Amino acid sequence: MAPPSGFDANTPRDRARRILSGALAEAGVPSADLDARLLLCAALGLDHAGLLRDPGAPLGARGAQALERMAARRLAREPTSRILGAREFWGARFHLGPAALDPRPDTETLVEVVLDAVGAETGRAWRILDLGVGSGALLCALLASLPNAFGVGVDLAPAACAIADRNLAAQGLQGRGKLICADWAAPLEARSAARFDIIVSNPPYISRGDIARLEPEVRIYDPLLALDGGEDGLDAYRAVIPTAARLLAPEGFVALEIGQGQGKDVDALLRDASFSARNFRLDLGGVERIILAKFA
Ligand SMILES: C[S@@+](CC[C@H](N)C(=O)[O-])C[C@H]1O[C@@H](n2cnc3c(N)ncnc32)[C@H](O)[C@@H]1O
Repeated sequence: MAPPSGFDANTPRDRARRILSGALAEAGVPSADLDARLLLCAALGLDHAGLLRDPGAPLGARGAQALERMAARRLAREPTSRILGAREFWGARFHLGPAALDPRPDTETLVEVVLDAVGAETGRAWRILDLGVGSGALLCALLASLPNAFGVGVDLAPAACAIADRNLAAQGLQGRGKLICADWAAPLEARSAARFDIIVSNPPYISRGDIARLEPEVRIYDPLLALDGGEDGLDAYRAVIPTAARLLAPEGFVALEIGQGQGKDVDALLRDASFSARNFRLDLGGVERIILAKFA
């Protein structure tokens, strides 16, 4: 798609924001106004306060060029987080790349559920396993919240592991996190001593037939490996749940993110794997999003 016309080096910042917001809204981009502001800030190297301070200042030649490039990408429905190369999750900044899912605010509910289950015991040396670590959002958020924990993150995509590694390092967590590039936990299962107190997973859970109907931001820019849950969306749960049952310490717990309407099926898979205690947590939109399971 062609970049929006109507701004150049002399265009005042506020007018450029309105032009861009209008063009994004017309192209069907959700949150057009917010995105226009974020892209303008990035193009000019300003924060929001800086933008507000001098709305009448001209973009300048470099600012106008940078904004034009970013606008063209957003009009092609590339998510703003990917254009900026980073996303905020659980109060920290995560580097993104094509191989890693853009972490979603709903997934923060999983962190909340785990911390509620941990209660006052935040200082314990928890052993954490994150199956399908992606950008490392969950693993980093849990390690940052549990200062004596040690975590292992697994992903089938080597490039996702590299991004998670970079995020662990950027957040000073590398000494407490290890990444394994593997098909779920196969290498850990080979080691009989490996046991975890907390196992988390936000696996791919979109039914294959629904992928073509997803918003372009997701369908085009999130990796297929992070989305595709097979014919009924449940393939990854069928692999992850028995693995988690084998690797969980007796008093431990599992927290899984689920897709809308998958609660009953995932609950049945957990029950079949001997998880006798199972509880749901709703997300910000009131949808059953997380299931916490224990052996008793
Ligand atoms: C929905 S993403 C979740 C990423 C991250 N945990 C988050 O919440 O943002 C699912 C992740 O599972 C990984 N994955 C898919 N199949 C896998 C497999 N067989 N073994 C290990 N990881 C897999 C994908 O590469 C992707 O990073």
